[in-house]
Amino acid sequence: MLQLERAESDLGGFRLRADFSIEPGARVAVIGPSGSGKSTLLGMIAGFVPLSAGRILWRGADLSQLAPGARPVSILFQDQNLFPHLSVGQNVGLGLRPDLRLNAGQKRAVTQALHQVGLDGLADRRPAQLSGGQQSRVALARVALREQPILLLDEAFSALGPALKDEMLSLLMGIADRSGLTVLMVTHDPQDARAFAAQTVAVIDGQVSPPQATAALLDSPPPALAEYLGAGPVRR
Ligand SMILES: Nc1ncnc2c1ncn2[C@@H]1O[C@H](COP(=O)(O)OP(=O)(O)OP(=O)(O)O)[C@@H](O)[C@H]1O
Repeated sequence: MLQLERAESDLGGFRLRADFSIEPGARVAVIGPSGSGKSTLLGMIAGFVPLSAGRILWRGADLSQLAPGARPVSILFQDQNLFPHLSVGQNVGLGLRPDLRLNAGQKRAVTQALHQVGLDGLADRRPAQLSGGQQSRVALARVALREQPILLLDEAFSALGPALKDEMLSLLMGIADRSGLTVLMVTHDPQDARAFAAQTVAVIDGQVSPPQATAALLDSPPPALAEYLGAGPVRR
């Protein structure tokens, strides 16, 4: 279970409050207006945003004081976090060892992860020599390799066209299901939430509501969320 116990962050003028739990293996969408605190919520869980109060627990262990690298978390951002000067294989290998001193078994694991996302034979290319969709697959391969139980997605594929985005999300959710990952996915597109997350948390003005059934929440949203959703999905 991932538990946020009265967790708060204070970012000089902006305060985020979250008090909810998520079952292991659940997929939860995070929706809400721009600036409401969705990325801050993921940052709290990943450890980039310090807590000013409360605790975050995973399977009963308190993560709150752990550095980001010591948390059982992988995070994917929109820019895919690829390093342009490293090869595709090295970019994936970073998921295992930041110093890239991989042993033979780890090198095999990189090859296997690239195979899993359909990038066989491209390990020696640079990211710039790949299409946008292929670059996304490199980031997915790194997540698959890390095998951390919590996966956070911050509009990870929103720069891709709708069809490619759906393909990437399907591939990612397949990986997440096979590994039993607990997924939190920030999205501005309610269709992503409906398609990929049984539950959704709404973030409004720094207040995170507990997870609710996605269809029920989106079919009859509270007024502040209805106002945001009324504009339709924002593609950026
Ligand atoms: N390091 C920081 N210091 C001070 N304020 C910050 C910092 N980071 C974010 N904020 C503020 O916190 C609020 C929430 O930002 P956050 O990025 O979490 O929103 P969001 O819901 O993810 O927005 P978007 O949908 O536009 O990405 C915003 O008002 C933002 O300006």
